[in-house]
Amino acid sequence: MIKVGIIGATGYAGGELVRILMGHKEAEIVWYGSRSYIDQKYADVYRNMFQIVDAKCMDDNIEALADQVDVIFTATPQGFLASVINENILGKTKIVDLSADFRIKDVKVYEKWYGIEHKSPQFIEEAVYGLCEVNRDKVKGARLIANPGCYTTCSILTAYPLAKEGIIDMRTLIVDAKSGTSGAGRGAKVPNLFCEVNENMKAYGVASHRHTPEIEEQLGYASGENVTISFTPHLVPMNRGILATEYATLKKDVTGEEVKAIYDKYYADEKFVRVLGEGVCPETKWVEGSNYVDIGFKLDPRTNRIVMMGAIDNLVKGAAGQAVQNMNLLFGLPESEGLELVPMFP
Ligand SMILES: NC(=O)C1=CN([C@@H]2O[C@H](COP(=O)(O)OP(=O)(O)OC[C@H]3O[C@@H](n4cnc5c(N)ncnc54)[C@H](OP(=O)(O)O)[C@@H]3O)[C@@H](O)[C@H]2O)C=CC1
Ligand SMILES: CC(=O)N[C@@H](CCC(=O)OP(=O)(O)O)C(=O)O
Repeated sequence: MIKVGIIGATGYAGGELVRILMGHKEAEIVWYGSRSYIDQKYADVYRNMFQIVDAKCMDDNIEALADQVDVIFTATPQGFLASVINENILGKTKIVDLSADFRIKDVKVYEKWYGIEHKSPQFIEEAVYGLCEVNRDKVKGARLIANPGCYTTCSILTAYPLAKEGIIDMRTLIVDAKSGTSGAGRGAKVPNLFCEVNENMKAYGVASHRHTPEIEEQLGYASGENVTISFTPHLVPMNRGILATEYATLKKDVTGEEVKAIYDKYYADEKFVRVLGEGVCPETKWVEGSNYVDIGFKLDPRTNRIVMMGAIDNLVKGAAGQAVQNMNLLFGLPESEGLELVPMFP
């Protein structure tokens, strides 16, 4: 059994990790880390875990945790892991970090977009960006995984094959994305109150959202070019789900069959990526509660553009599901262990 500790188990991403790991045959959670609920029963924080989890919440002492577990998930705010990580901890246990602390290779870019000083830049280089479908081999040998962001997982996987094959002009890429409110976490914030979100839709972080450089960096590796995108996130009145609609000018004349063949070249063998036919639009409902990414596209000859669309569950493929997928790779387990989650509907 893999012994697992979760720091931030009481947040939405941490709670989803607990839910998924309850169905994992090879993993056992031994530490439910919290900041606000220490010594309280975990099932009193999340009553869906009543009679399922008997443990009490622990603190966020990562040094003590590292002595007891094989892997630590940090589902904590930006800056937490960077402020506590050290060589001693990494010598004892693997870490899958759900925050952005080790996702961006250029520390100056991280500090500019996140507005905080990076406390452990010495570990950025070795951290592996845990987008499993792209970096599977690197993940297997890593000590520290930077689990990708939710908007970024969806946005990158949706455009990746076409960026890699040079089909789209990367200077023209626009990513328009919508997220359910769980993406903002469980902490009380006025913009996320029911009356602010219900029956409402709003853009935020326009031309300034912190996921912009993460998407640019990864699609830059794929295309071999410096990529600058327009990225606009929106908050929509749903609990879960991200839909990314992406627009780019085509560099070549291609047919729908050719585009589909390109997607299939990269994803036909990928269990968690479902490529829909041309003109079939993915919906967040069809992936809810699952680790799937659904991808569709439509050519628009009138504008010489392609519209690419991707849908994920932000808490699963966008966070906890992908984190477990990374854990499975780290420990040589079948990649889908614990992740055979059938989307729920309606
Ligand atoms: N929500 C989502 O869809 C996604 C989230 N993520 C990332 O996962 C991480 C957690 O996000 P999310 O679950 O949404 O956030 P939440 O606000 O729901 O949860 C935050 C968690 O971190 C703990 N925590 C808060 N402050 C500290 C601190 N200073 N030191 C230690 N622990 C602390 C909280 O403990 P307590 O509750 O006990 O106070 C809680 O368990 C973030 O980095 C986020 O960006 C990534 C992808 C998607
Ligand atoms: C709706 C909402 O507020 N979403 C969050 C992104 C989700 C998230 O937690 O970001 P990471 O994936 O980088 O960890 C935001 O816009 O900051």
